[in-house]
Parts: sequence; C-alpha cells; structure tokens
Amino acid sequence: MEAVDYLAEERRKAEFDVEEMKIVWAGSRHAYEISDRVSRLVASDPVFRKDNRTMLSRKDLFKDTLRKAAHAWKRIIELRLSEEEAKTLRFYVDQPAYTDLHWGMFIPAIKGQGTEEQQQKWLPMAYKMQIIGCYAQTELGHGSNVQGLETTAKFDPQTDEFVIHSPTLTSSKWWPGGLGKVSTHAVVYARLIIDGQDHGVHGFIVQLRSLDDHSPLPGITVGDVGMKFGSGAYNSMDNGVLRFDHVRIPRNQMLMRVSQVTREGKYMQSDVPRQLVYGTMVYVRQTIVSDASRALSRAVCIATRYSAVRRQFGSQNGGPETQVINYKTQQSRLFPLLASAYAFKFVGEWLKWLYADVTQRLEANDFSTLPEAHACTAGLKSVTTSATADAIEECRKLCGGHGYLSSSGLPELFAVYIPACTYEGDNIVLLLQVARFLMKTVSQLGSGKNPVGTTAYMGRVEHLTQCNCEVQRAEDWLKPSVILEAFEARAARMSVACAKSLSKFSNPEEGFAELSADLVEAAVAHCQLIIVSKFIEKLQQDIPGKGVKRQLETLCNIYALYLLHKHLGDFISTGSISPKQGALANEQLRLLYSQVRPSVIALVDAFNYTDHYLGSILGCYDGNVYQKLYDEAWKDPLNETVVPDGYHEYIRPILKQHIRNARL
Ligand SMILES: CCCCCCCCCC/C=C\CCC/C=C/C(=O)SCCNC(=O)CCNC(=O)[C@H](O)C(C)(C)COP(=O)(O)OP(=O)(O)OC[C@H]1O[C@@H](n2cnc3c(N)ncnc32)[C@H](O)[C@@H]1OP(=O)(O)O
Ligand SMILES: Cc1cc2nc3c(=O)[nH]c(=O)nc-3n(C[C@H](O)[C@H](O)[C@H](O)COP(=O)(O)OP(=O)(O)OC[C@H]3O[C@@H](n4cnc5c(N)ncnc54)[C@H](O)[C@@H]3O)c2cc1C
Repeated sequence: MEAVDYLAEERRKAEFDVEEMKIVWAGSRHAYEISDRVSRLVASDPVFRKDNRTMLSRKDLFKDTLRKAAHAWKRIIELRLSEEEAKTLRFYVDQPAYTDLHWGMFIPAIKGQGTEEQQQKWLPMAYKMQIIGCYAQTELGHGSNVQGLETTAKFDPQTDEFVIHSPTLTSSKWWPGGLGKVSTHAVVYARLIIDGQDHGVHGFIVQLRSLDDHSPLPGITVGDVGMKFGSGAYNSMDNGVLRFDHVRIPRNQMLMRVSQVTREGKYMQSDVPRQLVYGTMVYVRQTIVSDASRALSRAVCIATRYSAVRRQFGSQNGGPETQVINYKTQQSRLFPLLASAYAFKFVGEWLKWLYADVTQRLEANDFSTLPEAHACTAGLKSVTTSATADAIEECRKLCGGHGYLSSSGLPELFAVYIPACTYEGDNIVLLLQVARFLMKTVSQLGSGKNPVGTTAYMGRVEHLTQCNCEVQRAEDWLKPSVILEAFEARAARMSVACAKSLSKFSNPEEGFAELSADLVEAAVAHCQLIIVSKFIEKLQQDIPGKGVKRQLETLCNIYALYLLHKHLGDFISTGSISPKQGALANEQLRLLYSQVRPSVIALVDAFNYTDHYLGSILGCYDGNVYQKLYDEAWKDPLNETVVPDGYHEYIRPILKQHIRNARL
C-alpha cells in the first residue's frame, strides 16, 4: 500500500458518523456551515498564503500581516460578513495581528467600562476602524501586579483634563499588542491622582498617533519591543513600548462606568464593584479557553494523521512495518491529547455561556456571580493553556525527526501558542486567585451560606472527605458518577487540607505565601474537576448521529482516567481512591485506547481543518507525507544554488589549506 492510501484505509474503519461529529465539534449546524465556508474562502485566497511565513524577515512578516489584515477587512465589508463570520475569518487567516487587540480588548474595554455616553462616542468609530485601539496595561516593571502600575493620570481642575505621565523607566508601557506600530488609540491603565490623593488604577482612552499622518502625538514616545520567540509565530504582532511626557486628555476620556471624576474634581464610585475595571481580562480569558481547544486539536490532528502514515519496525516476511499509531506507548501519549481537545472544546462552550450569564446579570446590577466567573475564567485559562503548550511539544515528539521541520507546522504553532501561558495573567498567578476563592469558600462552609455553581460540591464536604470509592473492577471506572465522585473527593480534600494548614498561621497572608505551591495544586484539582464534569454534562444532552455519542463517551473516559493516572499521587494520598483502584483505572484506560483506535483518524477529520489552516505537511488530509516533504525541501532558499553563497570565502580556503601548507 502507498503512503497516500493509509489514511483512506483508516477512514474506512471509523465507527461513527463523521459528518455529525463535525457539527458537534463546531457547536451547531449553523456554526459548522460558517466555519466550512469561511475556511475554504481563506484557503483559496492567495493573499492569505502562509507557507513562506517562517522565512520572512521581521519587516516583511509585519508588512505581510498588515496586508492580510487590510485584505481581511476588505473582504468582511465586500461580503457583508456577520460578526461570527468575521471572527471565523480571523481564526482561519491564522496570523496574530493588531486587529486581535482592537476587536478583542480595546472595544470590549470601552463596552465594559465606558458609560453609555462614552460608548456612543467611541464605539461607532472603532467598529468602522476609523480609529484602531489597543489595551495598554502592562508596564516594564509591573505586569501581574496591576495595583503596582506606576503610570499616573493627574486631574488638572484648571483645564478639566488629565495629565498622563510615565514617571519612571519601569512605568513605560511594555507588551501591548498593536501598540508598537499601528494603534491610533489605547485604553491606558494609570493611577488616578486628584489633589495629591491616589485613587488606584483606572482606564483612560488616549490618542497616540495622528489620524492624518500616523506620527506620534506630542509627548508620546512609542515603538516595538523587538523580536520574540521563534520564527514567524508571534512576530507578526507589534507588541509595543510607550512613554508619556505629560500628555493631556479631556476629563471625559476616563472610562467612567465604575467610578467618576466630576468637573470639580470630586471622585465618586458607582455601586458597581471596582473589580469591573478588570472585566476585559475576564472576557479575554474566556475566549482563550476556546482557543486552547483549537490549538490543541490542530497539533493533535497533525500528530494523529502522521502516526497513521509513519511505520517503524515489525515487518513480517517483507511486508509493511508497523504503523507507529499502533504502539501502545504512542497511543498513551497521543489519545489523551485527542480527548483533551474535545474536553477543552466543551468546557470552552460552557464558559462562554457562563460569561454571557454574568454579563446579563451585571447589566441588571446583580454582581453575585462575578467572583465565580473570575475564578473559572482565571483557572480554566491557566489549566487549558498549560496543558495545550505541553501537548504541542508532545505532538512534535510524537512525529519524530520530521516534527522538528518547520514544514510540520508544529514549531511555529508551539512558538505562537506558548505566550498564552503568560499573557492575560501568568498561569501561576491566576491559579493563586482560584486558590483564594476556594479558601474563601471553605471558610464559609457551615456559615449557612451554601456554595453554588462550580463549588456546589463543597456543600457535600462531609461526605466527600469520608466517602470510599466503590470501584472493584476496571469497568466500574466507566460510571460517570464514580469518576465524578473521585474527582470531587480529591478536589475537596486538597482544599480542606490547605485550609487546615492555613489556619495554623497567625498571619493568613504569610500562611498563603508559605503554602502557595500546595494551594496551586488544589486549584488545579478544582479546575480539572470542572472540565471533567462539563464533559459529563455534555454527554447528558441529546447527541444525534450513528455512534457519535459513544465515541464522545470513550473520549470523556479517556480524559478523566488519563488525569487520574497522571495525578495518581493526589488521588491516593488524599485517600480518594486506593492504589488498587488506581491500577484498575489504568487497566481500563488501556482498554479505552484500543476501543478508540479504529476511529481516531475520523475523530481528527471531524475538526474539519483545511490543509491551509493546518499548515503542515505531516498533517495533510491525503497523507502523502513523503512526496510532499521531499518536494518541500527543494523549495528552501539554501537549495536555490547547488554551490552555496560563501563557498569561495569560507569553504574553499579550508579545503585548500593543505595546498597552502604544502607550499610553506
Ligand atoms: C472580528 C475579529 C475578532 C477577533 C477577535 C479575536 C480575539 C482574540 C483575543 C486576543 C487573544 C490573545 C491576545 C493576548 C493579548 C494579551 C493581553 C494581556 O496580557 S493584557 C494584560 C493582562 N494582565 C493580567 O492578566 C494581569 C494579571 N493580574 C491580575 O489580573 C490582577 O492584578 C490579580 C488577579 C493578580 C489581582 O491581584 P491583587 O491581589 O492585587 O488583587 P486586587 O487587590 O487588585 O483585587 C482583589 C480582589 O479582586 C478580585 N479580582 C481580581 N481580578 C478580578 C477580575 N478579573 N474580575 C473580578 N474580580 C477580580 C479578587 O478575587 C479579589 O477579590 P476579593 O473578594 O477581595 O478576594
Ligand atoms: C505575547 C504577549 C502579549 C501581551 N499582550 C499584552 C497586551 O496586549 N496588553 C498588556 O497590557 N499586556 C500584554 N502582555 C503582558 C502580559 O499580560 C504579562 O506579561 C503577564 O500578565 C505576566 O506579567 P509579568 O510579565 O509581569 O510576569 P511576572 O509577574 O513578572 O512573572 C514572573 C514570574 O514570577 C511569578 N510570580 C509573579 N507574581 C507571583 C506571585 N504573587 N506568587 C507567585 N509567583 C509569582 C510568575 O509565576 C512568573 O513565574 C503580553 C505579554 C506577552 C508575552
């Protein structure tokens, strides 16, 4: 059999209806149709070509990004694309650009923190892209500690203006995407100072560049922070540095939904919580969870298809060697990642719902679910991005040597993805926020206030800290109630143990710092419980299509038991399960790998990714890997000449040195 036929053969083995699974993956038939149409539109448009991206110089890459962003905007207008279609287009264009921050942070910041009047003034211009904005929060000296920002906004009652200033080197804004070379405006986070009194960090709309010739306005120093990790990758983005030298803006450019400054310089707070100033981060963290499932599914699609094509060892009587996907070690590394992609997809959908719900409540001045929304978005952002970054590197290794080639698509995907563990909140810093939320929840147990939402299980803490797992045979691990209880017991016991240890410290902040490593582990356990429970909830829905639900059940079990196996220490040391039950879970996991094996190619086909989007020779749909690798090699600029540039200067003299030496 030719390499090109391997995947066709695999597709025949699928035990479910792939077309129906495509709809489940997309979220709805409507979303599937948009995704399918827009991905083909992008793939067939030469402007969106990206196969040469890692070869471009920084300047050429940046100009290529500007060209793509302008072309995308033109197509959005010409084709009258809806917001959903436009977002899908951006996703398939697959090149980080200033527009991500304009649509993803600048506009949401004004929507979330601006008054009605401010929204009416700024949003129409922003929607038409008559102004382009970014989100300028982080500084050279402070990122995680938002309360430590140094940029000042002093109110001048004489002129009814704020004076924005960068008092120190460390107060220089540093990192904002789109700031370096493109944004005309920014939402700038600065300390509000009135009459010498510091009112903490607030957001201000500041114009940075002239709308006529794009030059920086007086008092503004702005540029790009320089090359980042990897070739291509996030270097298409102009992350920027910005300093203010007493830049004046009108008073009405402070975002005033949360607090206001009057003409007389009086500081007033609305009855909305001050944490709403952080609202844009909650919004973006939620989108990052869905992005994790996209990045992970892309890497998994590449590694799965290649693993079915690649053969090593095991030839019998001159027959073909073994497909590497049939090695149990390959399966135990790859299949949990496939299951994770589906798990992150479903938890991302749920988080989207949670965010919509909290937004609706905020509009009605109900702030009760804000702390939970913050904990869920922070925790799930952290757990899904860390797992995805590790998984992309694992997929590279699963593809052996060829995974290291740029044309595998994996090195660039890794380079572009890993900052997700840092931006929108360093993952450890965010898990510590979850831990604070959990400790608060535990401390309120027994106070008559029942925990709700994702911490509702804590309401059964007495049972969960005493219950015994009922598993006696490997197949008992297939019961959703058994899995759920094991994860709940582990999470509850880890949180309660941390709370007990904390109570021994006379200074709770000191205790929190001392125990922070354990607290992070408790937070991870809580977040993994959320992901597992949302996967199980998804399976309670009516899911049509032959065999679709069954495959999802298998994936759900793989995801849960893989986590259980990986964190066996937690489960056993908390007494949530016994060592024997841990061994049975692993036995069941092996059976599940065999069960899902015939369908794995179809399960990655269900992502419905075009070859253009995948950008990987190893992952192409037809599986014609070797011919494509061979052809691609000859396209490398080094192969433009047979004898390389530099031969006469640097190779020949070495080769000929014995002639020179002989003459001496
Ligand atoms: C048409 C095309 C469309 C395309 C769209 C494409 C979209 C693409 C999107 C773009 C995606 C990626 C691009 C990446 C760009 C990156 C941007 C950034 O990185 S922006 C900068 C992000 N910075 C951070 O995340 C900083 C992290 N730090 C913090 O968030 C805080 O400072 C924190 C949480 C560490 C708090 O520290 P501290 O202890 O000092 O807290 P406070 O005293 O300030 O507050 C404590 C109190 O508040 C609660 N809290 C904290 N944060 C929040 C929040 N976000 N929401 C609600 N509540 C919050 C906290 O729990 C405490 O509560 P309490 O009850 O007092 O315990
Ligand atoms: C590609 C990219 C794009 C970005 N885009 C933007 C943007 O558009 N706008 C913007 O404003 N910002 C942006 N940022 C900045 C980003 O939000 C910050 O880098 C991020 O919040 C982390 O902050 P930091 O750099 O200060 O890290 P630090 O906080 O300095 O982290 C350094 C180390 O210290 C640890 N640490 C810090 N505090 C604690 C603590 N309390 N307890 C335990 N450990 C701790 C961290 O875990 C980490 O290991 C971007 C960053 C990147 C990389």
